[in-house]
Amino acid sequence: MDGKKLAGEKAAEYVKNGMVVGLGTGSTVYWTIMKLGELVRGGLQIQGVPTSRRTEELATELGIPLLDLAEVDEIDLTIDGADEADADLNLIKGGGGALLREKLVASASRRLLIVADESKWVPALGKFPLPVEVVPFGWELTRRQIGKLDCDPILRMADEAPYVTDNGNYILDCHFGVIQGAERLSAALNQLPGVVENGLFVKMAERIVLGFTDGSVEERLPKSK
Ligand SMILES: O=C[C@H](O)[C@H](O)[C@H](O)COP(=O)(O)O
Repeated sequence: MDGKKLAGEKAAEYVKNGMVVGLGTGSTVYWTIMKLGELVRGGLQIQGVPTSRRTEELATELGIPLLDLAEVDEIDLTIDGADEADADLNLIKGGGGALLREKLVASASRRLLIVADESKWVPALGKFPLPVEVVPFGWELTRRQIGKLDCDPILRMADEAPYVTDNGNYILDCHFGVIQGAERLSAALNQLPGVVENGLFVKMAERIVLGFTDGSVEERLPKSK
């Protein structure tokens, strides 16, 4: 069975009438958004805050009323995917290039719920290269600076040109190997001029809904909380 669909649809149960809901990006939360579209057509009243143009388009097609992040003080609940999650629910995100808006929306949320299939659950973060969003101006220099933190950043490409995020920036995919101190690494990256944001989400997620190919769904909380 499709673990992404199972987890994505299950998570929609957390959305209640009247909520402002952060809508994540990717192929797992896609199923949450589809479900929410169905519930909205059935009378559920929510307002969504999208984390990407892609999600904005999907939610608009489905008739989910949307708010701009600038219009809200606090989001009740955000549901989003992840590229990797460890037992503390620290995450790598940004495989789909949406990490900056996702982190802004998650930071404005009282609760962050992650949806994923079993393949995203890892003993340690770092097999998936960490996406780092950088400004195009002088990106080669930023790449060299990030390289000094012990990785070889690769410029993400799309159709033989640099991939450009919704915010007009580039993404460097950084292979650090096993990431021990996620908080430290995140701070070190973000203090480099030219780095806009990185895909490490540390101590942000409240819970993960994991879907398994055998058809089961499990919910897990951070181990160290
Ligand atoms: O930029 C993309 C996001 O961080 C996604 O939530 C993440 O890449 C997971 O996506 P998917 O559910 O498609 O594996």
